[in-house]
Amino acid sequence: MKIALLGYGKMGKAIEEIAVNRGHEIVLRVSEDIEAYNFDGLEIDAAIDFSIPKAAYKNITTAFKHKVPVVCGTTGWLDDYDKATELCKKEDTAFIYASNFSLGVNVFFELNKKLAHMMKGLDDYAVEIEEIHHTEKLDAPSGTAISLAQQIIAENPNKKGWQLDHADKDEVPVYAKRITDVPGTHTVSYKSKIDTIEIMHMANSRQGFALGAVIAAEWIKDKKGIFTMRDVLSSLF
Ligand SMILES: NC(=O)C1=CN([C@@H]2O[C@H](COP(=O)(O)OP(=O)(O)OC[C@H]3O[C@@H](n4cnc5c(N)ncnc54)[C@H](OP(=O)(O)O)[C@@H]3O)[C@@H](O)[C@H]2O)C=CC1
Ligand SMILES: O=C(O)C1=N[C@H](C(=O)O)C[C@H](O)C1
Repeated sequence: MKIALLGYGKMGKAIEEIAVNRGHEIVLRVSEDIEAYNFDGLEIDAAIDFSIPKAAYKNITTAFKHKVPVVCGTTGWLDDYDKATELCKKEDTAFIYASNFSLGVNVFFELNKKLAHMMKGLDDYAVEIEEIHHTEKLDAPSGTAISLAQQIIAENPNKKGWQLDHADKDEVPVYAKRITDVPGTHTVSYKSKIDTIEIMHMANSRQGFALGAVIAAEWIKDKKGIFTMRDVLSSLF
């Protein structure tokens, strides 16, 4: 497969290593305004965007205009998600956004939904989410923590939203910590006076995110439409 990397930082480089090991070719590396790059004659099978929040929308939609399917892992740009999916449909190409591409976190998402369903009537337990990431991270809370909060809200009619670092009774509090070199740790806790129930996912490196993104690119290559990681991993869940 011929892959374009939109964003060539920590994740772009981790993806390149895995993609090349799986026999793919990187034909474009974008690390500044995408208008500076020429797509002519590249025959890109899929673009993978791990850039920065303020560049993601332009990167993704530029790829769509060249009829290139996009896998996007960049977080912190989702106010423009609906506009991006509309353009994807208009250009008749394909798109997957996931706040987290690792297989482990996608299993963790399924556990979180099940646990939220079991806990929704147990009012003595207060739910909270904690995420820990490296100090270079631009957004807070993490996209993964937002996905976890949205899953809990969807299961529990008493929760109307989430808030960063504090919350009213009808909201899920999300605490964001920044510690040097942490690739990404997410914990969902239910605390009562009697006990605490916790589920946690800790990434030991960026390899899981990168492998999931390459697998998503291989999966989306010849498809059209808007997809999620659940579609890619449908044989598992
Ligand atoms: N969904 C998932 O599974 C995961 C998502 N992420 C997300 O991916 C994103 C990238 O993470 P990470 O690689 O760690 O971050 P980095 O900061 O290491 O990489 C981002 C890169 O994008 C470059 N950049 C700046 N402007 C543009 C532009 N206009 N177009 C393309 N690239 C540009 C930056 O260059 P410069 O430094 O020169 O500004 C930098 O090299 C973040 O949003 C992060 O939250 C991360 C891991 C997993
Ligand atoms: O910025 C990161 O590094 C990560 N970002 C993603 C997020 O915001 O959830 C996924 C992962 O935790 C690493």
